[in-house]
Amino acid sequence: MMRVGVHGAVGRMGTAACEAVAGADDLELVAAVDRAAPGEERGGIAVSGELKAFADAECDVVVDFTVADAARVALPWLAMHGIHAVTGTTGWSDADLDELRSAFGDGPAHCLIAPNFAISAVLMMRFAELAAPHFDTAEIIEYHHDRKVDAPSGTATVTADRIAAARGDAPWNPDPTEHEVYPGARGGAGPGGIRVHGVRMHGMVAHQDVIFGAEGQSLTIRQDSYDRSSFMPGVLLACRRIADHPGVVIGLDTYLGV
Ligand SMILES: NC(=O)C1=CN([C@@H]2O[C@H](COP(=O)(O)OP(=O)(O)OC[C@H]3O[C@@H](n4cnc5c(N)ncnc54)[C@H](OP(=O)(O)O)[C@@H]3O)[C@@H](O)[C@H]2O)C=CC1
Ligand SMILES: O=C(O)C1=N[C@H](C(=O)O)C[C@H](O)C1
Repeated sequence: MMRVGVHGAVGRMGTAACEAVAGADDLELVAAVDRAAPGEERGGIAVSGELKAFADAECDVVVDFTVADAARVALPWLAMHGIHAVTGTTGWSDADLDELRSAFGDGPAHCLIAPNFAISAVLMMRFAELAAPHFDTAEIIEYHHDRKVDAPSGTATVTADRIAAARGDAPWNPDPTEHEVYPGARGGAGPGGIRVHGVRMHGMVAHQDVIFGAEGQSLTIRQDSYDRSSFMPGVLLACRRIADHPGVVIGLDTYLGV
């Protein structure tokens, strides 16, 4: 039995993660932490306001769904206490990732940073990477619920990074835009100038189109998470396998072998 804690336990993802862990036969939810509403209960566990609850409960692994500012403090703390970290929090900078690599190093605690735990999203990113060398135009449109605080999404930034890396030095079709009537109309320019557009819409959960173009043709890869349950199999798999993956791993792909 892995002893699991959840950080951000009162949030949308944290609540779903507590229930998923509590419902798994081979995992035990032993601690729930959130700065919001200590005194609440999730998955049968009283929510604490302090990271110390993870050490007191002798967690093997902590699942983190908070915000980058909180995770920047929590993850090195987990590394220092020899507790594995599985984080789905988004909004990391390259400098943050370097800090995490040095915090976890080759120590006993391992870290997984997964921008998206849905298998459909993991495959969407992989398919985009495969398509990238064959087209000279690529744009990403991500669609999320109206409570999301970071933009573009972590999934979109990782997708753009992977498309740019897969395309290497091959030139992109030039963008002819000289003037935007509404600033930002062409979206944000990501790596290699790949345009990323963010939609925030009441009623949505998490969705993405990756659109590729070449002379006379286009390819759209579409991924939809209609419900937060889409992320839970990936979260549970990460808890079960993290002990086999030392250091800091980015993306669930490695764990899934895709
Ligand atoms: N990788 C994946 O598959 C997915 C990743 N995400 C990411 O997960 C993160 C959380 O998303 P979501 O659940 O929708 O967000 P929520 O705002 O619903 O939940 C975040 C929770 O973390 C709490 N929190 C914030 N700061 C701290 C802190 N310093 N210490 C302890 N708790 C804190 C918040 O409290 P308060 O309300 O007081 O701020 C809140 O309860 C986001 O970064 C999102 O992008 C989301 C879905 C899937
Ligand atoms: O905030 C969300 O909801 C989501 N965040 C992640 C991201 O930024 O990519 C994953 C998923 O898109 C849902």
